[in-house]
Amino acid sequence: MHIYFCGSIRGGRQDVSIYQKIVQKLQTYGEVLTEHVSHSQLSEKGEYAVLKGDQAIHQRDMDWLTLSDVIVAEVTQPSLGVGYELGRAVAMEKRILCLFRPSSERSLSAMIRGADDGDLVQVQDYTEDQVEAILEDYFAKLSKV
Ligand SMILES: O=c1[nH]c(=O)n([C@H]2C[C@H](O)[C@@H](COP(=O)(O)O)O2)cc1CO
Repeated sequence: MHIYFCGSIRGGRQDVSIYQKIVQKLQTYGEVLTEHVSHSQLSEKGEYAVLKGDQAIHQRDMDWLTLSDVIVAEVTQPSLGVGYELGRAVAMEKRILCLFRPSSERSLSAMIRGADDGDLVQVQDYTEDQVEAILEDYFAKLSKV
């Protein structure tokens, strides 16, 4: 299974340790195409220096999104890029799980929470200690569809 993980990069790297925990768990279910999002060495500057600029990042990520079977997004730290990826993924009718931590005291955008249709797009509130169990439950159900 190809899994596309979305998390904030230029939107701020405060939650990188949680991204790591999620990606490690996702790797037990398949190949995480965007593993780099969870790398602690990746700064708010993004991969600009590594790749041939933003156009190359966008093209590669759109190719990966097209290839992916499921998208898991940590949406607590607001990120334009994550919002864009989710909009494109919805348009592609992909299966999407968004994870949000209410303990952040942020209010999740209506354009994300309101996209939950109880089927293809699911938005789940969670606390950090619940994240592995939530993913286990999600992927167990996924294997039955
Ligand atoms: O260097 C990058 N590499 C990359 O893969 N992305 C993608 C993956 C992330 O899920 C998302 C983060 O967007 P943003 O940088 O706007 O927070 O965009 C984003 C950047 C920088 O914007």
